[in-house]
Amino acid sequence: MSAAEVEARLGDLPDWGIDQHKLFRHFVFSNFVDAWGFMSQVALLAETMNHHPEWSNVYNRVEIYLTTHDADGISEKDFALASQIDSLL
Ligand SMILES: C[C@H](O)[C@H](O)[C@H]1CNC2=NC(N)=NC(=O)C2=N1
Repeated sequence: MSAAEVEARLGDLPDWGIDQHKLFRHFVFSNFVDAWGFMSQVALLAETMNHHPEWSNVYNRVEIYLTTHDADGISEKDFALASQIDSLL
């Protein structure tokens, strides 16, 4: 996906940006239980879509990076997963 395509698609996902050439969003929850509950839902989604996040969690914070190794960059799959993740909130 070209940089111009990525920019255009980002218009549909206002809470996501690009960091380290990956689709990135940072989430803050009330506590660890809420953060972990969210991550559990994302994990099931990722398995269903066979597309998996690079992510980290510190207490109530979750950082998610999406990229497609097979495409060596951001692909439609990353946007599809990001949009499904947004719909969990
Ligand atoms: C073999 C398997 O289909 C691949 O490794 C899939 C699985 N999940 C993946 N997830 C992500 N984010 N990028 C990939 O390229 C990818 N590839």
